[in-house]
Amino acid sequence: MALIETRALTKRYGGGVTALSELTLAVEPGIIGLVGANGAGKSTFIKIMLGLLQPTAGELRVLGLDPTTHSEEVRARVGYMPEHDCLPSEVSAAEFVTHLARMSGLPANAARERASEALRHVGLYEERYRQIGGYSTGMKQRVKLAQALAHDPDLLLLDEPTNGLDPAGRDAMLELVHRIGNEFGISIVVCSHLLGEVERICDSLVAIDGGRLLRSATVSDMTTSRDVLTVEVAEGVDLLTKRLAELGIPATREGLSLTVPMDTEDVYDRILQAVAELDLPLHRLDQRRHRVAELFQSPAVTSPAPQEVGRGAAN
Ligand SMILES: Nc1ncnc2c1ncn2[C@@H]1O[C@H](COP(=O)(O)OP(=O)(O)OP(=O)(O)O)[C@@H](O)[C@H]1O
Repeated sequence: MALIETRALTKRYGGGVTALSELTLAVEPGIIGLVGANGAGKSTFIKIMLGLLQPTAGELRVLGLDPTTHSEEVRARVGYMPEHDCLPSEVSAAEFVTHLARMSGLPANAARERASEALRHVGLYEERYRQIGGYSTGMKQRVKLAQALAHDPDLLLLDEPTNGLDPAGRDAMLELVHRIGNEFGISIVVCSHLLGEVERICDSLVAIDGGRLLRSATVSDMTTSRDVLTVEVAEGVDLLTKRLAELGIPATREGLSLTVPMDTEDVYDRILQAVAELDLPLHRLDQRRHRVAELFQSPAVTSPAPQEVGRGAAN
């Protein structure tokens, strides 16, 4: 059974805004990145999945349930971390998370225990009796994550969990999300407008743009067998491009570099041979994974320079 399944899901707000347009997808369990620029429709999609908003048209199933008719059942099994701050400043994290756990139906003792557990998992156990108003932005984000975890959900929906955090805080939050997904064995949908940020912790990615589906696939499907070679010569790049074309090897030029898809095993050796035959000064011959952002080919989805997977320079 798919974790999330939609068919022609559409949401139009008053004023003629179409936030989601005929979205059709099926996502398997795991950690899923829901990526798209601001205004792409991510929050709308999450609220529809929770049954907080009704779609204008189309169908969806979350954990096999229809949130438009079974919203309470869905919310009993789904944890939600909203994008914006919604935390009371004058209560402690322990009180707040316990309160929400009770509201989700747990008896008082169980709610207290679950709240402590959840706060321990997000690294706030020691600080749990401090008032939330005195917390840093990173700690507040963790309280939001803890409350989403407290009722032991099967699926977490996290709306921009790295919002407002500095680079170290963003890394720490993503690591935490990854660890929770693995340790708890639960599925997580992580929304972000930064594709490069979430791709490293996700099993699959759903990219939306202007409410439309750009692409939905597993990260490994997007990257494996799509490696590329970067060839850089100090001079003679035109000569090399021409020679590679004669050999039937397609190359895309970017300044002094050429990018060549690794379609066959021997491409690497054939390029080395061509460079040697032309007696060109080779600066670099690297193999790297296609950046996922390149596969989307959309300016709407931004990518903060993901790391390259290098095979190392050949000279
Ligand atoms: N209640 C509303 N009434 C009218 N338009 C809305 C409403 N909520 C969202 N929109 C519009 O719907 C579109 C999608 O918004 P949504 O918040 O779902 O996008 P998003 O991808 O989550 O962006 P962000 O990360 O900025 O929140 C936007 O054009 C937004 O202005």
